[in-house]
Amino acid sequence: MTIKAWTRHEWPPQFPLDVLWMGRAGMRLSEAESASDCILVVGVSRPKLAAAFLTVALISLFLTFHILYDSALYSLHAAAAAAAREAVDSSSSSSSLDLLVLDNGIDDNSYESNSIDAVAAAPFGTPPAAVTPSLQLQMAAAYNTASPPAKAHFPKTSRQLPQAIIVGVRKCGTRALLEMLFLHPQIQKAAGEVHFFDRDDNYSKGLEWYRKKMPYSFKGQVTIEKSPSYFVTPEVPERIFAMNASVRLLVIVREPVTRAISDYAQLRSHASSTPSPPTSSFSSSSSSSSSSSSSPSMSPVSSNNVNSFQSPNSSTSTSLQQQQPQQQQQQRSFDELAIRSDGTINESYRPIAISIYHMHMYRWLEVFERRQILIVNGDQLIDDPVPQLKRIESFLRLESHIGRHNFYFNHTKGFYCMRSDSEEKCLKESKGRRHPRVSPMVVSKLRRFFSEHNRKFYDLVGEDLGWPEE
Ligand SMILES: Nc1ncnc2c1ncn2[C@@H]1O[C@H](COP(=O)(O)OS(=O)(=O)O)[C@@H](OP(=O)(O)O)[C@H]1O
Repeated sequence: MTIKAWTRHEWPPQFPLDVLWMGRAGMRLSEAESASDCILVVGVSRPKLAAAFLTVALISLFLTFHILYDSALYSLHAAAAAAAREAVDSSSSSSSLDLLVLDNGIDDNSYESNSIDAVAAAPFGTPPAAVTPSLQLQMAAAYNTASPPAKAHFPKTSRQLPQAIIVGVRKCGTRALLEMLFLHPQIQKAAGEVHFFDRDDNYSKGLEWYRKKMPYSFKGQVTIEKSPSYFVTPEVPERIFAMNASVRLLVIVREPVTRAISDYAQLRSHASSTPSPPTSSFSSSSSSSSSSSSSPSMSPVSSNNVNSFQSPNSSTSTSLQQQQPQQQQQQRSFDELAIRSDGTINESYRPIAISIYHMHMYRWLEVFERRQILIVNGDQLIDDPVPQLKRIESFLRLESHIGRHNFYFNHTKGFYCMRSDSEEKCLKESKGRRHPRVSPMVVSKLRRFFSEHNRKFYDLVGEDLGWPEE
């Protein structure tokens, strides 16, 4: 077989490429082999073009390594996140006490960054185009777990002070609201209740301590935390204002009688899972405190002054001498605790006092402009979450993202559960507890009592929530 070798001059089209077609034999000195195997040698005759080819090749190589590096980093985070979530899930199903600690306690598992970023609230806006929603969701999953790997975080992220805070109200769906908002790729959430502004010992640690409790976020993402006791703690509005005068606040409320019963159900559940303290501990003001982060509202409110609420760790919290033994109090029915023996409403019973919303709300409006506060309807969040979430997206100036596809009704739980790209999730069993039976007479009496207070609340916030008056 003849081997045809083209030279540059013979090659018909006048490209700047030299193509030499020759048999293997042509490359060997002394072998008489079949020349059916051919090698194609391509050369570039023009130096500029050669340089261009080389540059393109080098850039492609660089990009390939960069992508490989990023995906390896992501895999590490995702694996850690999955492991941590599993750990949280299994611990939450193991004991109801653990659930309460996780739910109400401070997230002490936050990992620290080597870099100290400038303490500045990032403006709301669109995340960088390179950050796809799915990457953000995956990243969010990695950051918001109980035990992320120490010092691990995505490049170009930093911890930011919250630009929005769910300040309460307790038992109105604060956890559901935070988790639902977290479906939005532009939202990052603090893992636990941070209790920075309501607890003097935390507040004294300073804003840098608080910032380190926040998750890592991309520029343009909104960081949110929720601590329901902020709503009823007098010092909190001014403290939040001092941190960021343009912060946005979410106040979720629920029909006040239902909220009070829910609060009672939680207190009773905590009391039954907390070992009885020795009787003597209540006879001394210097005895060990009965308050704990896992049951923050066990301390009854000081009499006749609902504005004197303090969180349990606060240095000015209600004195132990005023407290009734917890178990003893929680063994009584809601009816007995809410209505005094003379038939009047026990306004100083904490579950009732917290539900008198206007008595706390006015303090917020003394500090913040009304447009900085959104009142979220907690009853509607239970019945049909999407419209409430749409209102919040627009309040936070976020692109519309959360929709019906993110929810499904779980008939066993009796509540909506969440669905994202990566998982389906219902809230824990401590959310959506069975309420104790309360006599219809007591419910009507309480509704009549609250009707006047509710109207004051509607006037303050300029919205009528339509709660029943009978
Ligand atoms: N989707 C969904 N799933 C489960 N539970 C839901 C949901 N949406 C709102 N809720 C209601 O949230 C109530 C608990 O409120 P909080 O999370 O604010 O409680 S806490 O103050 O943090 O303890 C909780 O109150 P209870 O029903 O009394 O347990 C729920 O009614």
